Amino acid sequence: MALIELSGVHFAYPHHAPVLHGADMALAAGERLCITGHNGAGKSTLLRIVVGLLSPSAGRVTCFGEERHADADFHDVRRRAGFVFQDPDDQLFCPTVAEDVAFGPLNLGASRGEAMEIVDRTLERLDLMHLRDRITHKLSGGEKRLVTLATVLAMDPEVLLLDEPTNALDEKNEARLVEILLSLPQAMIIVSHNPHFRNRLGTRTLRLQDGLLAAPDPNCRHALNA
Ligand SMILES: Nc1ncnc2c1ncn2[C@@H]1O[C@H](COP(=O)(O)OP(=O)(O)OP(=O)(O)O)[C@@H](O)[C@H]1O
Repeated sequence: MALIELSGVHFAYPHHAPVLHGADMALAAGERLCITGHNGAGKSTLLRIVVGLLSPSAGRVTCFGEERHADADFHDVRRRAGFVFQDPDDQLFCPTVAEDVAFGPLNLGASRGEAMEIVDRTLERLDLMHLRDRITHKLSGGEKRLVTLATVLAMDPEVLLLDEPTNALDEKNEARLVEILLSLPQAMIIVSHNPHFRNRLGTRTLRLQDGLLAAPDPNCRHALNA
């Protein structure tokens, strides 16, 4: 059974041309599904539909075995699918890194002590303990990106949705991110323009083009490198 499945999904922003025209996608346990496609193709839109931040005009969204429609249907999806947004500033809003990483576990009912243990364990795992007490908005772009991953992993999600996770990372941190993601058991959907990253990490790639998802044409270098 697929963990996440989109079937015939259509979507248009109000007063704009349609972005998705019947997109199909299924994520199975253990998969690291990469999604590529031109700027503006609709990749971030697709991830937002998976967690119910946007609602398709037609088609089915099935998450963790249940078809989802109303906003309330997505509450548990947002807990079980950890979303790392394209822009870290959309995700980090607490004064310090420790508070940002603790926010999710506290929200899920952890005690202050339990949350702080999770903060230390998660930051240690990502080799980010040196950032623990830093002021979040003063971090560099790459540091923010790694901290957003920590905020999501602290909630121990079943699935990861990563939107351009290598943005702002230098080569060394990109390589570390690959190692970290390869070590995780979660299935993931990874939106990325970075062909090297996709090749290292992905178990499968789909290309979003003209509102549809399809396997990239192996004869088209342009399609694979977008
Ligand atoms: N809130 C919005 N209102 C209107 N149009 C929007 C909105 N958000 C996105 N769009 C448009 O919808 C299309 C798809 O955007 P989306 O961000 O999903 O693309 P993307 O494939 O993730 O792009 P990129 O690779 O540049 O991140 C684009 O043309 C974008 O301008």
